Amino acid sequence: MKASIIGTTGYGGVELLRILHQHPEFDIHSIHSTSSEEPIWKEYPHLFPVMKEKLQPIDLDEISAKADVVFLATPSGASSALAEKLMEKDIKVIDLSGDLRLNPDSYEKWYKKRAGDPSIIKQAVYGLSEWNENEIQTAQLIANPGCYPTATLLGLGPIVKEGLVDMGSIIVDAKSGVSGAGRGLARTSSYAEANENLRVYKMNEHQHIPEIEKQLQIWNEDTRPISFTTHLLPITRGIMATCYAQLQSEFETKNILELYHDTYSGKPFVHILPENHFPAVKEVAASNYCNIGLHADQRTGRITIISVIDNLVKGAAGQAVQNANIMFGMNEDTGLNFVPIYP
Ligand SMILES: NC(=O)C1=CN([C@@H]2O[C@H](COP(=O)(O)OP(=O)(O)OC[C@H]3O[C@@H](n4cnc5c(N)ncnc54)[C@H](OP(=O)(O)O)[C@@H]3O)[C@@H](O)[C@H]2O)C=CC1
Ligand SMILES: CC(=O)N[C@@H](CCC(=O)OP(=O)(O)O)C(=O)O
Repeated sequence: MKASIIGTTGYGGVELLRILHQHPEFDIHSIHSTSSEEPIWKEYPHLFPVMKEKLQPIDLDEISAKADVVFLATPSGASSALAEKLMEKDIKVIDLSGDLRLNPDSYEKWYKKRAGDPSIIKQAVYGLSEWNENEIQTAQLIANPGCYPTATLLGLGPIVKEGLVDMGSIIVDAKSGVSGAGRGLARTSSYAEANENLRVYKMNEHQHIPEIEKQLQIWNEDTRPISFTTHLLPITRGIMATCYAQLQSEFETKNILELYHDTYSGKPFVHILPENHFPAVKEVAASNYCNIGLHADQRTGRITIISVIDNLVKGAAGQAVQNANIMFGMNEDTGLNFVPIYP
């Protein structure tokens, strides 16, 4: 199967290269850039031993004539127009950006950008692999979930769907490493400002809030607005979403753990940790894992759920390849069965 990547020089793009390079079924057919026609290793010297291919301009006719699937690792605002043209060509497309995840009004409100063609947005299937497998199997266009929503929704899904918590009480305290902001230069993610620091950003206006609420609403019609606060961590990769909610009645941790085990049984990448064990971001680094630990506090009646992922893998390129596997009828873990790197 032939895969093309647009936005290859970004962090999502280079992670797609790493994963697809060792994938047994997908070949990297072509790699595309708006800014370079150099060999990719000049942008990323660690690829010199394995990749001599040159970056190519984005010619959608040529790409769609040869590729079976196109990954858009492009910024929000750029993806929807590319997806629209590729959909005319009857090709499978997986978009890593936020362009296709929300309805147009919500997108314009939260992203402060013009939305793409509503009919294309409507066709996009939300690629939360563990929850939407049936729709993904038959999809032509995938809106790959955001990094924070992936960690948060995998963590909250079982209790929200089962109606175990007061839907007006959900609070998510989320933290990301700096690679989540992409490769471009920004003062807040520069070494001197991010290192040995911890800061809140986009207070109550983060663009992933409506994406999370949209999926919670699908699971539970009593969904109310959530409190969601993002922090920039001085690490390269990793997201931790710490989710709090008020339980509707008295539940013991072990019963809720059983629910999580049942929900994610047969799902190779979601790991529910034993009672009194809580995940750390390094335990999923460079893997497609989402590790979850939780505790029901008998004193407050609240549950705390900790969910960690690697933002570039399960939060972006890894989940995108997992979705491609599902779309092409392969096992979802094909080419993704690598363990985390540690330390
Ligand atoms: N970083 C992360 O952890 C995650 C990122 N995402 C999303 O994935 C996408 C890629 O993110 P990331 O790789 O981090 O971002 P980067 O900024 O690192 O890379 C994006 C790449 O897109 C290309 N690009 C820029 N403008 C345009 C344009 N107008 N048309 C086509 N291509 C363009 C650039 O490559 P070139 O100059 O070669 O064209 C650039 O290198 C984004 O939408 C992001 O929001 C989603 C989940 C997690
Ligand atoms: C650390 C950091 O800055 N992370 C970015 C993640 C952005 C992203 O992934 O953008 P989409 O909206 O296209 O999903 C942020 O919080 O905005």
